[in-house]
Amino acid sequence: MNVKNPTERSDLQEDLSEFQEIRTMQDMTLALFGATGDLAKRKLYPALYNLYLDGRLPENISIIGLGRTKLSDEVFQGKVRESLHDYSRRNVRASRLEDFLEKFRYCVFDATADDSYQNLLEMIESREEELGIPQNRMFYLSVAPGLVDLITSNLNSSGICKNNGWKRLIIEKPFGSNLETARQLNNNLSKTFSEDEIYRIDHYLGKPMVQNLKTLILANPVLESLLDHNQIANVQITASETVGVEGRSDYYDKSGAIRDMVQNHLLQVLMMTAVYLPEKIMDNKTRAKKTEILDSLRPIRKENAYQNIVRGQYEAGELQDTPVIGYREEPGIDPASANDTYFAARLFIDHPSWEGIPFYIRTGKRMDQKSTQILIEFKNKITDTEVLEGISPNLLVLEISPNENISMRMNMKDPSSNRFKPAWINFSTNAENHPEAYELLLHDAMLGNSTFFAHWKEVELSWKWIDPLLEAYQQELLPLYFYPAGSTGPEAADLLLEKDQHKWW
Ligand SMILES: NC(=O)C1=CN([C@@H]2O[C@H](COP(=O)(O)OP(=O)(O)OC[C@H]3O[C@@H](n4cnc5c(N)ncnc54)[C@H](OP(=O)(O)O)[C@@H]3O)[C@@H](O)[C@H]2O)C=CC1
Ligand SMILES: O=C1O[C@H](COP(=O)(O)O)[C@@H](O)[C@H](O)[C@H]1O
Repeated sequence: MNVKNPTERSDLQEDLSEFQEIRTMQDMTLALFGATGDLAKRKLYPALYNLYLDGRLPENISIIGLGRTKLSDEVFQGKVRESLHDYSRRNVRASRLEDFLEKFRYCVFDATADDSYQNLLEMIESREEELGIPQNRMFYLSVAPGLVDLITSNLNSSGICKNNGWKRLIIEKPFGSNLETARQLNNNLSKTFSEDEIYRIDHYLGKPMVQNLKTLILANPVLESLLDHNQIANVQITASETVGVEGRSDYYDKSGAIRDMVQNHLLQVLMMTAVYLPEKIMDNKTRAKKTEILDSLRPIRKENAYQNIVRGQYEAGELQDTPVIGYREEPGIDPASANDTYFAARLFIDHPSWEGIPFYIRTGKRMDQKSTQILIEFKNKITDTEVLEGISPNLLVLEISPNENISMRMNMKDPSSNRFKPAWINFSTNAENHPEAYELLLHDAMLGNSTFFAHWKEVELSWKWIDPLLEAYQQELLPLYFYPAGSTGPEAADLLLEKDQHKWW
């Protein structure tokens, strides 16, 4: 395991082809369901605009916004313009704006009304003819999950999906609320779209550091040599947030951290980490490798969940010297809610690459800081701490957001005290003007590259792993620990690691 086989690097290089595959951008229609919604406004229009500025949109693209709200094309274009002013990472350039907005049209659309689909078909066809674009059709469902089945089955029966070009479906989270509902949803979608036509968005897979893990290792052989299974003590994946429920109480109080962050984002980051960080890279493609990792994730039975899982909820506290209310006081939240806003777990991957190495994952709202990172703690083999006073384990930290950083913690001798002290080496890039996750993902979907989208197998396996925990919740087999807003989470989460003689860093 720790002896490098010289063919491994070339395997990795060869494997990179899936990232570099030359695909040509084709002219298309993008039908955006939920065009008057929050996600479209905050993320999707700015992403399309930045792709446009970078020359990464198709030469000819017809973008049709859909929603029940009655808007003219001009008013809709005005809303898109407003969203760019409010949310684009780059300044809006007056000289390019009109050309960009001209790509947009609006179609009043009620998902429950049959004639809406006929109107949409007419608009798609008339724009295809006007712009001379082939019948390549991409459908982005930025709507409540309850509308997804209805819209996709109507796309089929109305003839919109009986086109001569390709068709693709982009679908937002949540993908089901447990294994059974996820399977039902997938069965229904598969009546209209094949697996390779479905792009399940997980925006953590669009974060540049997550996307670049593989190339990072390839570009830095030193990292590859560090990441030796025999040297790693544990891996910690953290996604902590300072925000609370932010006006999404209806959704969040039913979903909790486990469905909102763990089933999708944290397990995706865990798969990406486990796939790319060990020295032994398996010889199939990213999504197949990820499935292999998830399939090897040791199940946690509901009866034993309390030994490996900590769930928490924030109480009133202070964030950056400002008092904040507790979860149960948030508008729209049940004052007796037992929902989790924090989740931590101790996991094992029963795969030769990770045997015996614990993975600790955690996520929480109203924590002391916003930080998403992967941390690798190396084994400390030094026993003579008298001579090497003050030493502590080496750490490698890959910060995903808000900054993109790689840092290493080493031990340096302080001549004045003659003790060792930790010293950090930081390599950072200025993440300020980097493409956002939605830009990268939209671009990939337009190119037909699904590497950074969740495959059905991944979604299914993740729910399979989560389901017993949901049962443990329902049967009250897992206590709910409280933590003050602005803290690092419940104390119980520290104890989770203490039993392995580890700690959160
Ligand atoms: N907002 C966010 O930050 C995130 C959102 N998501 C997911 O994205 C999706 C959209 O979320 P978000 O934008 O916040 O939701 P919003 O509630 O803000 O928007 C919902 C959209 O759906 C449209 N809509 C509602 N009912 C109908 C109907 N019967 N027929 C046609 N259109 C309808 C609304 O338009 P109108 O009222 O005009 O009909 C609106 O454009 C959800 O699946 C959510 O889980 C995922 C991650 C983050
Ligand atoms: O999907 C979601 O992610 C955000 C956190 O995303 P980040 O990119 O800011 O780390 C989270 O706040 C939200 O509850 C969840 O639905």
